[in-house]
Amino acid sequence: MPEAPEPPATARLTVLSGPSGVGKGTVVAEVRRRYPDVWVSVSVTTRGRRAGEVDGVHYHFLTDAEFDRLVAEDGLLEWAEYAGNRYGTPVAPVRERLATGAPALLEIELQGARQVRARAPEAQLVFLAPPSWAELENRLAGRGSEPPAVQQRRLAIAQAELDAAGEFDVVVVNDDVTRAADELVGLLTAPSSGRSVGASE
Ligand SMILES: Nc1nc2c(ncn2[C@@H]2O[C@H](COP(=O)(O)OP(=O)(O)O)[C@@H](O)[C@H]2O)c(=O)[nH]1
Ligand SMILES: Nc1ncnc2c1ncn2[C@@H]1O[C@H](COP(=O)(O)OP(=O)(O)O)[C@@H](O)[C@H]1O
Repeated sequence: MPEAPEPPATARLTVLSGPSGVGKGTVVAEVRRRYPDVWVSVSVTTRGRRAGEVDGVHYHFLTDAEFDRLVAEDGLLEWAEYAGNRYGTPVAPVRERLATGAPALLEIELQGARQVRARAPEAQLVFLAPPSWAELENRLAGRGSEPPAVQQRRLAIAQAELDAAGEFDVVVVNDDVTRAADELVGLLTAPSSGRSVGASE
């Protein structure tokens, strides 16, 4: 008699959040550089493209109408408005990735992390924290990608985000990029609780 097929291996969904300027993009880029097999979701956004950003690689850059359509189609695992722009995670690629038994990483802000927690309670929530508030201010200003008024807006949000660190499963301090990237990779591949994301939907 043929054996019953093995159920698909369930993989872990990990969310990385943290205040603007803490180094999320830098740490994720380091993870991808050293571990090309790590799969990172490409978000959709209505924000304008920064110099050096590539459509479809860093984000899928959408118009407001295109974003509205994705929301109406229930095409996003989560979405949020942040500093005047909308950002969201296309759900289909995440489901496809996890169905293969391989881990998936989302780099999203706090409201989105909370939505993932509500919709996929088995997801692992990781908070990337700065070594200090002064260092966060330095990094945001040092990046130079936003005018001072936008930096101030992001710092005000950052204060509230730091207050929410206790909601996360793990806090990783981004003191050193290589060390933080190693810690994140270890978390991605740690055994999951065994339930599949969005299985009930
Ligand atoms: N909820 C949600 N947040 C996202 C998504 N993609 C990016 N973000 C977050 O949106 C915020 C602003 O991103 P961005 O404008 O690229 O600025 P930066 O991360 O500070 O360089 C950051 O906290 C990102 O983590 C997404 O798909 N959903
Ligand atoms: N561990 C670190 N030590 C020093 N500077 C860092 C570190 N991680 C990131 N940075 C710098 O901080 C700035 C913000 O990093 P970025 O990855 O853009 O943050 P985020 O994606 O969280 O907004 C960048 O100029 C980056 O080079």
